[in-house]
Amino acid sequence: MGTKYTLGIDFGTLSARALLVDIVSGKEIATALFEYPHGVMDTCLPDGTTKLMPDFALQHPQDYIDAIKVTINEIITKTGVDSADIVGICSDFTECTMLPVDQSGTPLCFQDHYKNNPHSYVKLWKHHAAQEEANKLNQVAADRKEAFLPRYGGKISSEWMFPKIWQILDEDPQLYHDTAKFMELADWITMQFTGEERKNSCTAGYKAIWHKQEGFPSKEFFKILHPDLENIIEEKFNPSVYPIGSLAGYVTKEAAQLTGLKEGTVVAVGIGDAHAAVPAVGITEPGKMLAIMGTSTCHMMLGEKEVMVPGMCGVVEDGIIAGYYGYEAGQSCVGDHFQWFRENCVPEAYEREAAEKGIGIFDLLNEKAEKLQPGESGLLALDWWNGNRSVLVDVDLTGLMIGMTLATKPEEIYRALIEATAFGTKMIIETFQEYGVPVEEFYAAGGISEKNPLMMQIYSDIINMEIKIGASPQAPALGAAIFAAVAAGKKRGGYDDIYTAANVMGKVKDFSYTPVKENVPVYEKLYEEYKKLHDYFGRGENTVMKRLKKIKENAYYVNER
Ligand SMILES: Nc1ncnc2c1ncn2[C@@H]1O[C@H](COP(=O)(O)OP(=O)(O)O)[C@@H](O)[C@H]1O
Ligand SMILES: O=C(CO)[C@@H](O)[C@@H](O)COP(=O)(O)O
Repeated sequence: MGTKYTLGIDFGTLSARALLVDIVSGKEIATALFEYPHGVMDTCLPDGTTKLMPDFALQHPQDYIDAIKVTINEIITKTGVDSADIVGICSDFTECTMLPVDQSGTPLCFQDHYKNNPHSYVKLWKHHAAQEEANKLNQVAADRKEAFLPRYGGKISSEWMFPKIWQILDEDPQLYHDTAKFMELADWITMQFTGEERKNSCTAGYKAIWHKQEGFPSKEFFKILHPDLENIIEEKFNPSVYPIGSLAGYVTKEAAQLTGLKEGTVVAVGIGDAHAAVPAVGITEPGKMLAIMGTSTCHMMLGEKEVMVPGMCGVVEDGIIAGYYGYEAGQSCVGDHFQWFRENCVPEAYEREAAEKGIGIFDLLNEKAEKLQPGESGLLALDWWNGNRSVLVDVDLTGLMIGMTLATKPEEIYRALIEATAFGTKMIIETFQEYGVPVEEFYAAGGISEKNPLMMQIYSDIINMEIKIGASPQAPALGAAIFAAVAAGKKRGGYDDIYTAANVMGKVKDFSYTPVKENVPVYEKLYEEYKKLHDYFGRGENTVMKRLKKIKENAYYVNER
């Protein structure tokens, strides 16, 4: 058998990346990137006139189709690899990123009738406009003492499937009734290759309240939420769920024409982007936490028991690696903080300086921020520019920067934002430890772990642990390629189990970040202050952030009139 390859395609928040991997050596042969032309739609629809309500975050599904067309053709053309030697493919996607489709699986937003209706588009994971529905759902679940609630840290997030579906029903019942299925994009994109829907156990478990033994929540539960939701699972959600790493189907003739892949190529069921990264750093056992650091950060752990950790995003049996309980926690805004800072707080003089030095703006900010000692700026921030995912699970919380003076410099604010996200991670680690899921080692992957060494050093100092870095700049795509190799199986040149596949194809860099001893005690002091602010603003003592949001909403309606 000659060299065989698998292809992983990672659908992130702003772009999709395809990665071709040699199955036997684990070597990454080529990547191709496609930035979504419509990006994240959070102010208006592509018609330029339909305005979006606050907290909407939509995407255009055509961007994903264009992404598979462009990236896969590019990889095949530039490597010259025979498509017959690509023995499996797998896509990972941001989650819960969902879409209403018709009977044939076509997005409703492709219909003329619906193209100016925001609810017909993809609701991106960071669409936060279903909080009202999430609150009501949580109240009903708590009143009924639903067994699923503790498995999601005590709260179902507004980012997830059922609050988003319910928002559609609340705000546009006709569109809800015209929808044949609500699909997670990890499954929809997989269906573009195979022609058939195969719901994956990862996003079903983490984002759609599915449990391996108990299935989805009961009809009674859904009926209390809304009478029209009673039969949602059978009618609009397809109850069959398939384990990750299993076969979803084969590349159809149409998909082969679109992408350049060979008809009949094995397609693995889809998977969530963050979860896919775990085998990519070689993790297949408990005790090792992986932070996937990009636009947001997701924290992944494996465990032998089902333990209820407050504020975690979820625990799902076989949700990441078969045979273990997969734990997830997260921070909804990490890279997005820095993007916001870059767009709104960098003076022109800094832009000029970066251009003169021929370096990027983040590199310049790092150069300046690196010279500061921990605590020197007198600043402390709460990292909630996009709400708090763990451990408070509250998207209505907002950001805070305390300690500013007339002497405060941009790089100090930038460094305080980095530190705040690291304190948020420390809070997550401590909560897992406290509730019996030991975190013995820490790994990082994702764009930021690759691009920002200062940030990784600050994280190491703050969490006071060594940080190992995933060797691939494309960890989710590599993870997807690993699952593709498992779906292809040994007889096609792949692997029969995820442990062997991850052992060969997953890897970390040969250097790691270790804590700078002198920085640790200063950061411990700052963390104590962070915890006080975190609890004061986040646990109900002072709800000013929510009151401000309400005032803002009212101002929006006055403006609209
Ligand atoms: N050097 C950097 N330092 C900090 N943040 C960065 C840097 N470069 C990019 N970012 C931020 O990281 C995010 C992109 O992360 P990445 O992992 O590449 O993509 P995605 O989250 O879409 O998977 C963006 O929010 C971007 O602003
Ligand atoms: O919500 C999850 C995972 O649960 C992610 O898909 C979401 O945070 C988006 O990840 P990125 O930051 O775009 O990599």
